[in-house]
Amino acid sequence: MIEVKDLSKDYIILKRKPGLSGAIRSLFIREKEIKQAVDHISFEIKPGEVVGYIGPNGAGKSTTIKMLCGILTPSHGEIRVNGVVPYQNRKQNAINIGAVYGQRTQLFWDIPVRESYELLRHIYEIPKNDFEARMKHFTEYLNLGPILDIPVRQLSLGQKMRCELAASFLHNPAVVFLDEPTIGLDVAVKENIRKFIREMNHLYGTTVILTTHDMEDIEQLCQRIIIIDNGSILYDGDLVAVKERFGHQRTIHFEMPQTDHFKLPASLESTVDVAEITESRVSLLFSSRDIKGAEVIAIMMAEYEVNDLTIKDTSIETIVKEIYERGI
Ligand SMILES: Nc1ncnc2c1ncn2[C@@H]1O[C@H](COP(=O)(O)OP(=O)(O)OP(=O)(O)O)[C@@H](O)[C@H]1O
Repeated sequence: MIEVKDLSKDYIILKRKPGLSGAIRSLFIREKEIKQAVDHISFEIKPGEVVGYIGPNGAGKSTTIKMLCGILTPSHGEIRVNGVVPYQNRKQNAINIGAVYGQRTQLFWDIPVRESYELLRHIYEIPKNDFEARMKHFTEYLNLGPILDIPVRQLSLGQKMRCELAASFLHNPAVVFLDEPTIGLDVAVKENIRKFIREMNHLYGTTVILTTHDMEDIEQLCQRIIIIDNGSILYDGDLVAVKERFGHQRTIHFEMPQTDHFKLPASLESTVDVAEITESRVSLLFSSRDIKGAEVIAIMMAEYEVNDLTIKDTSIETIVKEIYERGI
């Protein structure tokens, strides 16, 4: 379904020295810097796969997705999406794919959502019967009924995301790219969205490429993940192996009045690592297989004054760092 071979993308950044003299100078002498956002990556995705494309900020995720969508032309390498070279045949590629990009909307801002869908029906030439059947299904699944007659500009973030998702699947594309589809949403809406994506994949066999920083999205939706860092692929494989390795890792952030003389309590030394110390916070990293979170908290509170604490699952950034340093 998707074939990516030795793909790279370089951005050319024009540099300018600060101040008025810098601005004048840059009119005559253009200093350039090349940023290699994607660096010779290769992967294949089979029809019906749901793949998490993950990595820290600036890793090269959006740049890859934009090349797969035909928005950007690669500097090097080959891409085929459903048999089509995206940047050479944008129109056909647009018919084959659906996409939800975090901030951008494919719906029309000032008209009721229902009318946006009607316009999309004409743009994609969706047969009326198919359109109506899918609209009925999506309305039920995403609970769109109460919001179909409201203009997009008046919708909440969660309502808007549900409408965007329906729009991206409306023409029954072979592949859907979803960029942070659950960011900033409450737990119930997140669940609703994940359920919908699973259902679409199951019913229509839609291939889904998902970029997200939310580990829960990945766990619930993806069998496979591709981790990208600094433009290169760090890991491509089964989610199970990554879960085995990192699923038990926890981070606890302790907010403390002062951290100057912090030293890890002796009883935690064999099981806990200090992930970070700032002026007012100490972050401890451990595996729940080795020690219970409650025990870590009790030991810390017995030795230090703690104002507040939060417990977190391991972030994508930590996973990338660990794989980078120690391998999987
Ligand atoms: N139009 C551009 N011109 C120059 N550099 C760019 C451009 N777009 C992205 N970059 C740079 O390319 C690198 C990869 O960016 P990209 O947006 O693909 O990362 P990302 O993994 O999607 O990050 P995020 O999770 O923050 O969205 C970054 O260093 C970024 O600063």
